[in-house]
Amino acid sequence: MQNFINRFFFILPASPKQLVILVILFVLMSVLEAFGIGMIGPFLNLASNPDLVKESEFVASVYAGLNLTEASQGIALLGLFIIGLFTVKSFLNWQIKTYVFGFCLKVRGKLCEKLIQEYLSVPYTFHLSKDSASVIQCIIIYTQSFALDILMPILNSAANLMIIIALSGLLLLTSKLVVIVLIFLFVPLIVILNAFKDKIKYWGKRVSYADESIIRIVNHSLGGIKETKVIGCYDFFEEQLSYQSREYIEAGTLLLSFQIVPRILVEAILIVFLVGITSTMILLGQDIDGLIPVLSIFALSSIRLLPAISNLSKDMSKLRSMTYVLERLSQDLREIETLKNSEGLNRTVVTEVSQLAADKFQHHDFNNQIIFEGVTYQYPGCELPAISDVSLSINKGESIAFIGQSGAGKTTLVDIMLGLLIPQGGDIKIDDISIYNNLRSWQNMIGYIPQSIFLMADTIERNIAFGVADDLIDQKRLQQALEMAQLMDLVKELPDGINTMVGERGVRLSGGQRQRIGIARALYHERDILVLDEATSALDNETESLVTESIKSLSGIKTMIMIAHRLTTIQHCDRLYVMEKGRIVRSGTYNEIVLGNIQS
Ligand SMILES: Nc1ncnc2c1ncn2[C@@H]1O[C@H](COP(=O)(O)OP(=O)(O)OP(=O)(O)O)[C@@H](O)[C@H]1O
Repeated sequence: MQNFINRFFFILPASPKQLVILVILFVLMSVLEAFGIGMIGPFLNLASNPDLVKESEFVASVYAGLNLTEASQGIALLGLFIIGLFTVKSFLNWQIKTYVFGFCLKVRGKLCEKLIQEYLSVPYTFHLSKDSASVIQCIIIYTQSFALDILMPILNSAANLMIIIALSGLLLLTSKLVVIVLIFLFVPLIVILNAFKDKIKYWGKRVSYADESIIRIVNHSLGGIKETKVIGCYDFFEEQLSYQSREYIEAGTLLLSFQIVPRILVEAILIVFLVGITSTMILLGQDIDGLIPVLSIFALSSIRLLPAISNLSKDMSKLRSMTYVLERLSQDLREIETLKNSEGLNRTVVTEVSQLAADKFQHHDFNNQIIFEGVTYQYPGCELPAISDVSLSINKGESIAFIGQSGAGKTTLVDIMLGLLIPQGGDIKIDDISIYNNLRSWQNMIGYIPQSIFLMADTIERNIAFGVADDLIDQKRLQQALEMAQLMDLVKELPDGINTMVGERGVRLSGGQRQRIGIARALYHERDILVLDEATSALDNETESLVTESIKSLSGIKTMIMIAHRLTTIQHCDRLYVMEKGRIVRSGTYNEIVLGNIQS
């Protein structure tokens, strides 16, 4: 319980004060509710026996004060008062419910924003150990569950609890018998809810896990649609999906069916009590006249009390079934917090996404050199470092390349350079200032062209200007980037030109065209340093030499750091570094390293 509350407030992207305001509103509602119901008893009593007016001093003084002559006038006035009270209560109820819906949906929106911000700003290593299905599930499904299946039931429970307390108070005033009734109502409920406590959590976990697995299976089958079709492994995915869907149905049905048990039970107990007590009194020959007002108030209150109790218990079991959702959300948020703190322990790494906009155009000047000083990096959970004690320097305007066999550590070194992986040892300095003083600013100087380009299902223009709003896209720069990346011919051929949609992950383009869009993207952003990770590997020979020519023409203007398997593409580089098992084992010019017949 304590865990549940702690996690809830840890995740809640709103001030607890807002919850207090809601609770106060609920108290107001419940008081009005109890007062309204409480008024019905005297009203019915007066209506059936108008002579009572004369018997009560208080009522007589009210009659005198309001100048009422007939008993019926007062009764009608009381009726009007009750109608007014219920109208105000119903309107208030509607307004409060509307506010609660708005509040819950706002919390969902804020939580989505908070999560995407955290997932984007968390150190890259977090994503190396997470699969996208679970991240998508957290952002889309669990935020909705948090708002609608946790926050809403908590607020509804608070409201129902207030109503139960207020109406129980009213019943207690009417008769002590009610205490026995309440015990009758609550004890079996509490016993049942407690007995099934762990089961409910387990079913909830199974439902959430099945949900997550369904997203993962859809991701895998459609994400690799070409392979799925060619290999013909539909059955494999269909079977996996049908297993998870059976899990979902089984656990979900148990969960939903259990949630209505309390309601059924409360109804049964109530009927047994009302009919039972009346029948017993009659059988025992007791005078039940005195009991009728009590029973009628009780029956009336029950109209409201019954749904309040059953909804409260339904919400309680719903909350239990959502324990897993709270665990998952808080687990990710805490992991992100720990990762950020642990990477921040060694150096002040400024990577916050919120700073992105502020820093966007605030490039630090790069005038002289990038220096690597004994850089060492070990992947989490690995025994040996992937990069060991790498030291080198790159002058502004130079082009350098890393070569080496597969697994030598080239991509890891590039990821360190990009600021995605933070080394445990050593430092990288630009003009004698550590890049970790302001990583964002360093990243703003880099254009990156990876081995496989990520394309959005959007237009060529938006894919090149990636991350820039339409009205801020610089058309001149866009044209230059298209020309340098050898994309002009393609764009001219397309009926919609740069507004052509490229399809999901660029499926409507060839591999080479996708790669050139990636190159155009890096060029559009006019960064001082270009990092190319096998950037021309997907191009045919002719296009590769054209693109390489374009890249070469940037020699001396941009500082270029390349990884290449095809050595022809790095002929123009000033220096080559040969990597082996995470270390730089040799360096020199193309002539020295390649033509000197030293194997890469
Ligand atoms: N996320 C990871 N977690 C653990 N180890 C990793 C991870 N990524 C890479 N490695 C390991 O680090 C080492 C260097 O890998 P890296 O990808 O940098 O090599 P590479 O030279 O770029 O290879 P290739 O030319 O095949 O791309 C390899 O032994 C690899 O298994």
